[in-house]
Amino acid sequence: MAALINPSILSADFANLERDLGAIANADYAHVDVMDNHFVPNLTLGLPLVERLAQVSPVPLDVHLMIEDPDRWAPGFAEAGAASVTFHAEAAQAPVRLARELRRLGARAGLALRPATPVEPFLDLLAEVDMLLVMTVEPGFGGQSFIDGTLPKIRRARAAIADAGLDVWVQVDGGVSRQTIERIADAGANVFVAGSAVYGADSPAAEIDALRALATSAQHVH
Ligand SMILES: O=C(CO)[C@@H](O)[C@H](O)COP(=O)(O)O
Ligand SMILES: [Fe+2]
Repeated sequence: MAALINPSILSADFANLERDLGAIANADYAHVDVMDNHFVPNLTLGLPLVERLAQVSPVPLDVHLMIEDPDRWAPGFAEAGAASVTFHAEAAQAPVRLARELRRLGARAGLALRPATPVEPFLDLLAEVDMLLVMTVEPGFGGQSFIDGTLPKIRRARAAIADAGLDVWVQVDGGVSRQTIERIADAGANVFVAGSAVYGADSPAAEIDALRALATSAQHVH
């Protein structure tokens, strides 16, 4: 499974988003963090902006919804042109119905877990989604340190996906950097979100290549 690098534009310059999307044209997706100040204590951007970013981005959008009532809002992001729409398991009322609706609209469907949410209650849902997002910081802000205690969950999720014979991507989001990405890849993740590591680098494009190379070689350890 190829290692995908999805820079988070939460660490980009919000006054220059088109320029900063252009700076990551060698990424696999651009990760877009949508926060509503209810599910998390921060407020970022919404549907009209995502719709416009989808039109100008050189790479597809990977939308991470940190919002209450995703059942109501998530399909709109698929309609706005997001290639992937991820909602939180803790917030969804009817996750199977929602995942099916996102796929019907042509998006990849993702299910996200906060660091303290175990994966086991959601294993039966994995057949309904394209990606599991394991948060490795408390959602809400960029630039936090990676929580090492989430690594066993990544490992258990990857094993369960393999046992079930599913083709589900495992995405990790929060504190991904050159210092942490090999451990995360070794645990079984194949999609890596990195905000501050990419946009804080002198060359975001070179940082993407470096992260991808580290993740790919760590995956090949197996
Ligand atoms: O969803 C979130 C934060 O809630 C992330 O996508 C962050 O934007 C990642 O930032 P870094 O930890 O890579 O700086
Ligand atoms: Fe995110």
